[in-house]
Amino acid sequence: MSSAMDVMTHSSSFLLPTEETPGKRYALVVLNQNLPRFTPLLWEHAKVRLCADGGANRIYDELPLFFPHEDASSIRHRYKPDVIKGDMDSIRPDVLDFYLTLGTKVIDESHDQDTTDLDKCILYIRDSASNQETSRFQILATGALGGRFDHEAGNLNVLYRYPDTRIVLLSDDCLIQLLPKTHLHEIHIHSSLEGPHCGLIPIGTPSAKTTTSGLKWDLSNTEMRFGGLISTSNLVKEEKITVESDSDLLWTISIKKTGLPVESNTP
Ligand SMILES: Nc1ncnc2c1ncn2[C@@H]1O[C@H](COP(=O)(O)OP(=O)(O)OP(=O)(O)O)[C@@H](O)[C@H]1O
Ligand SMILES: Cc1ncc(C[n+]2csc(CCO)c2C)c(N)n1
Repeated sequence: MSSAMDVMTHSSSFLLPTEETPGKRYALVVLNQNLPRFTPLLWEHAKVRLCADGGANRIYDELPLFFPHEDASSIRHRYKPDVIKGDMDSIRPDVLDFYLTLGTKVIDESHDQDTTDLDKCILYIRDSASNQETSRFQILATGALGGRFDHEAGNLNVLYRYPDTRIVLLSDDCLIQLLPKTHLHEIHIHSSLEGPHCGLIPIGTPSAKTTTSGLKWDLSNTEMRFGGLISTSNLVKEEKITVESDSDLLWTISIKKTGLPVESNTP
């Protein structure tokens, strides 16, 4: 690998019950899809919590279901979003009233029909952080995958619109993030939580040369493009994966059904 480029490290430690690196905080954006089972854990460790429009309905309706032995109303009071932002065509009036009464900041951008609600939330987070914070700060978006393909494509597009912001798209099954071509990438695998299935996908532009280590099917100055080879159904072989490419790539890895903490869901 060349020596001029900086190394960017990646880790899914946010899925661990106690964060290994307490200094690294993140913002959570809840989208309008079924909440992944680890949502309460992410919520508890997040520095700021946003709902993208109809994402607020999910918090209101589905979070109490994670705590069947507790009173739904007390769960709704405990899990109060800091901000609800979007074009407000999906949030229910009763849900909006509930969170307005609790003091949630509501930002109605119904005049903007050219950007998605996730875009609007990313801009809020970027605008409220300093430049230095933005490059270090992670944004986790739940419910970003599985569901309507136009929404999924819009969510992937957000990764490309803000390549200098570390955004992770999450579902119950997998996560996706962008590996910008400006860096060498070191991905630290928590094998109790994630893998072994993974992929490297040149969705924005073809890659003439990608080189990896730590995968079952490593690439060695290999070309990847849609219509030719892309790396799907690959397998993680080592605890550390390295990636270097002349194109921005999507990295995706499966999230394990077992091994994720459920302790935080019990009172
Ligand atoms: N089925 C889905 N798959 C993936 N992401 C979704 C899905 N539904 C919603 N989202 C995400 O959640 C955000 C908020 O959803 P919401 O339903 O409020 O959007 P919307 O703008 O009202 O959608 P539309 O008017 O196109 O139905 C979206 O911007 C998108 O990022
Ligand atoms: C070319 C083009 N295609 C679709 C839309 C519609 N659109 C895109 S984002 C958005 C907001 C969703 O909350 C809406 C309605 C547009 N404006 N321009």
